[in-house]
Amino acid sequence: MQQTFYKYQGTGNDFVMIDNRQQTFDKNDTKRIAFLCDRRFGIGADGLILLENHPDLDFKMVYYNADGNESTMCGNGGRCLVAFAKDLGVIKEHAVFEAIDGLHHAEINNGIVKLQMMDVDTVEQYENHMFLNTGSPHHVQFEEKIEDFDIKTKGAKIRYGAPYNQEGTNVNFVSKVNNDTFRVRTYERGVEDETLSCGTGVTAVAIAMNRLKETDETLVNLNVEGGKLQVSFDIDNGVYKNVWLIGPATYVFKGTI
Ligand SMILES: N[C@@H](CCC[C@H](N)C(=O)O)C(=O)O
Repeated sequence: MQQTFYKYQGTGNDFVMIDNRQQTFDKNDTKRIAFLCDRRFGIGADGLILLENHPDLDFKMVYYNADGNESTMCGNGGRCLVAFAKDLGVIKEHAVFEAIDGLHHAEINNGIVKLQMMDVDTVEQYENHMFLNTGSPHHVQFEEKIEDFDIKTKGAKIRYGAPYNQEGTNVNFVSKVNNDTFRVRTYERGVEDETLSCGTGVTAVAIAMNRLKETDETLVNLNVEGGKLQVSFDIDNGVYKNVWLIGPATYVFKGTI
């Protein structure tokens, strides 16, 4: 069967989008999802996202990694899905939708999407890294310099190693630019490589850097390989609330396959 698809990207984290409001997409066909995301044999993307109807909210998000498996929350994917929903006429400037980690509010203006992320009440601090869940699991490691880093090799070692093992984690390497700006490079689980940006990843980095007192700002700039993102939050008794991921989300092309 011919499949209509749309391609979107958010700071270079790219996604195949499918309008599944009629429930025609076979969600169990892991191999086909991986094929659609394949950069040589398919369309090419870091993940595939279904936009589905929701009984009470604007829509529902279903996210798959490039390996074809359904996974946890994707921040950049969520922002791109908001842009897709607007282009389809499902929403105007505001959206409330359900994803695997719960309900998300979002706003879109001039191609910039603000997506509310889940509250974060636990930030695990270790000798040379931090671990937190911002909808997806993130290992955050501070480094002096990351420009010459072999992210794929170093990231895979951490992702598959103890204590993460088979379930794995995403791995973010961070260096400081100034008091409110950090450079981030991310190895993504399920893509099993460096991606140009990771939304839940930069959210984790902004919170971790605040907790480490590397920044005292509550609006943090994150420079990623594919562009610039911002994360803002409030801190209430050690809990990070009202967390927003902010940045561009762009339509690339559409087709059938
Ligand atoms: N690119 C995403 C994260 C997607 C999920 C991740 N690969 C996982 O399986 O944990 C983002 O923008 O947050």
